[in-house]
Amino acid sequence: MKKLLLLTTGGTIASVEGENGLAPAVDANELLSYVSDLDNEYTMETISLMNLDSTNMQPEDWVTMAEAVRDHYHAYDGFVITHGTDTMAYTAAALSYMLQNSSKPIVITGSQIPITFQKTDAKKNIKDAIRFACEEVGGVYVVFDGRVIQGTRAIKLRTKSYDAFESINYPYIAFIHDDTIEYNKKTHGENLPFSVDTSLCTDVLLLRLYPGLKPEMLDALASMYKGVVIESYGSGGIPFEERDLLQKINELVEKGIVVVITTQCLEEGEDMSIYEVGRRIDQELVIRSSNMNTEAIVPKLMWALGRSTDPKEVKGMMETPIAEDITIWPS
Ligand SMILES: NC(=O)C[C@H](N)C(=O)O
Repeated sequence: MKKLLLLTTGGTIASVEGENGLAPAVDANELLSYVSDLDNEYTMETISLMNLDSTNMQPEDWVTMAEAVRDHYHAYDGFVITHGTDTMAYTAAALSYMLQNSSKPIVITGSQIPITFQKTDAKKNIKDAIRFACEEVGGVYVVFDGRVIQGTRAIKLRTKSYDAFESINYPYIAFIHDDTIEYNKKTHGENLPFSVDTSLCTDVLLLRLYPGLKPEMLDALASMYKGVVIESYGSGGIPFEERDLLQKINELVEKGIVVVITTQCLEEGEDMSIYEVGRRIDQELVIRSSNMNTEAIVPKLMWALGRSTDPKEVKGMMETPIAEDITIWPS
């Protein structure tokens, strides 16, 4: 019989209607009591880690989650983490970097409607997450609306619908119908030892380009940030005429700030080799994001900067695939 650990962190799934709107209040044991009709092919213990709307979550909370899994890793066969949907994709990616080569499933789920409501997606999502946590697969996954998504590949695309998450730039791992798991993609198990590194440097800025952005605003960044992620356009380019951002980016790099270039397009990733606006960027100096999703790039950069302050080493870590975050499409 599988032995699972449920870690709860808040989110809509644990929310109740209060004077100021929905806010998390349900603890782990109460949450579990709503799905007590499950057949007991497993035993489950619980820890209420925190009770936050995931909008309020901070990188330090990712560390708390990663440490909870680390501290109980050997005592359980699988882990279920309930979480708000708003920042779930960031957490799933962050845990994928901090907890590498897990031979056990670490499954994150949540819901669009609280478990305390009559009509809710919460019960199905918890049941599916528990079902997947009983599988013989290692790694971090998001389970939502019957879909299993690699932890570095989930993106919240919808604010209200049950199918809030999609797997972007990567196939779905599996689909769950009732109690049956239909695999769609083989999970990659290389049998490497489980490794935990929770040091993060949170001095990271995410900047979305838009026509009219003032280049001088980049001057203010150097004293505050060690890493900047630029969500540029299309295949990845930086404006060099009129409001010249390229010059400012080169200045940032000269000051030792690491700069990652990605794209606002959700699918197919950057390819800076196509256009002049891309080729003018010195690709030896900036970090290429390939087809990583922004929700993965930000925590990966915090994790990489937590391990090294040498821009070359950080570039090497960022451009190395981890937990399926970079792939040649279709794979
Ligand atoms: N559906 C949800 O869980 C949204 C909620 N605001 C949260 O992220 O905590």
